[in-house]
Amino acid sequence: MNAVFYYLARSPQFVNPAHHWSAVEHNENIRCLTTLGHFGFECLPTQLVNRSIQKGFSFNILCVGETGIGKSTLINTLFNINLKESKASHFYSKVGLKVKTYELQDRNIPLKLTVVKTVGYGDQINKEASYQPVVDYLDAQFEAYLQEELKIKRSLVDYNDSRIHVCLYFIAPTGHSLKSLDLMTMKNIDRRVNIIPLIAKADALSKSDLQRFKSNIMSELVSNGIRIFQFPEDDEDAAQVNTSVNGLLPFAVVGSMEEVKVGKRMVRGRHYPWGVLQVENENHCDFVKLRDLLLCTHMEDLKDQTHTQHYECYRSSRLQQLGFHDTGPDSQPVSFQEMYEAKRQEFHAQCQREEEELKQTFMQRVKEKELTFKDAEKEARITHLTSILWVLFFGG
Ligand SMILES: Nc1nc2c(ncn2[C@@H]2O[C@H](COP(=O)(O)OP(=O)(O)OP(=O)(O)O)[C@@H](O)[C@H]2O)c(=O)[nH]1
Repeated sequence: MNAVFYYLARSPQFVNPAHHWSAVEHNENIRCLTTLGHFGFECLPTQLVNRSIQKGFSFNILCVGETGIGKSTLINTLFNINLKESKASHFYSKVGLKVKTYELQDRNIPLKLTVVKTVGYGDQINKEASYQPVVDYLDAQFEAYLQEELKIKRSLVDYNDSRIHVCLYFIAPTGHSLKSLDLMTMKNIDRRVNIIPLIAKADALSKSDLQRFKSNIMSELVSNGIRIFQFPEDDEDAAQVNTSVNGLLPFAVVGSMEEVKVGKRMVRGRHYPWGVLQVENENHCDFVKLRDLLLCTHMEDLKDQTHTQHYECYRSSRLQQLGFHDTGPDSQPVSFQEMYEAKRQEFHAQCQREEEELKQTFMQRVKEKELTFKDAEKEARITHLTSILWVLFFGG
């Protein structure tokens, strides 16, 4: 293999890069050379692939949507599994979250899938009480990761990372607009998780209604300043694909585990008196697009964004809450050691202040008690004297 090498040359003359690895760090000019030798760099990605296969993959999905909107059916259809689920009731007194983890395998590639599903969502009168458990759950997973990170002995390599990588938000196929609960929930979670909005049970809408509904939803999201996950468009090839994908949002999905006969083939679909809706037919719904993006092309982007954007945001605000800062009042960087020392002194001073206050209060109360005792003593003496005088003058 003739590899093209970029390296920093110590002198202007030609230097064989194979013998000068250590020179790379110290020199200033960048040279581009065609090498004759084989360095085996092309195997580096293989190392990553092997390690990933050994370690396995994990993916955490949050499904938010009204009771019976099709959350379980869609997850089953996405992963081609039949996870037996009992139907949730419409009469829960509050919103809960059901967490289940499954160990899946596809051609020797293990995937640990965690599915978190809302229960009782959309059945509550109080809207804040509907979305707050979702917000709290997302924060709790970030907090658990932060606590692990802050430990002296961390075990992040085999840490069971439960941070949510994607939220599939199920919108009811009303054909009108988003409900106020949809807006409130998405507004409160969009800085905590990657949201992919879905029009659930999209087979309930005609093609033209669906298009109108999609554009209504997108304009409502924009006008309410709600950020949904944007598929990256940073390299040219991906940009072309992803621009069209971003244009498809919110995805219109249909779920079904039923096998239906179409011609001579068995396909996954929903059988109606007037025909068959094929789940995996891109002319019928966006299910295949969603599955490809989630499982084939963008799983790593979703995980990456969770760590670098959402978790980072949580971490920085939490550390600021705890009183940590990167810069001092003079905008100069502050070292951790200095900050720790300052915090320690501040804490010490506060302890002293509180001790002093306690002492003062104690002294004050002792004085008050002494005065009370003195008054009581004086009164007792007067009473005693009065009774003696009474006996002396009036004789008992
Ligand atoms: N027409 C239509 N029906 C669907 C679709 N997906 C699911 N259903 C049906 O809707 C009903 C509820 O589906 P589930 O997947 O259990 O819904 P869920 O949101 O998980 O329900 P809970 O967990 O009980 O809240 C079932 O009868 C499904 O067959 C769909 O895309 N289109």
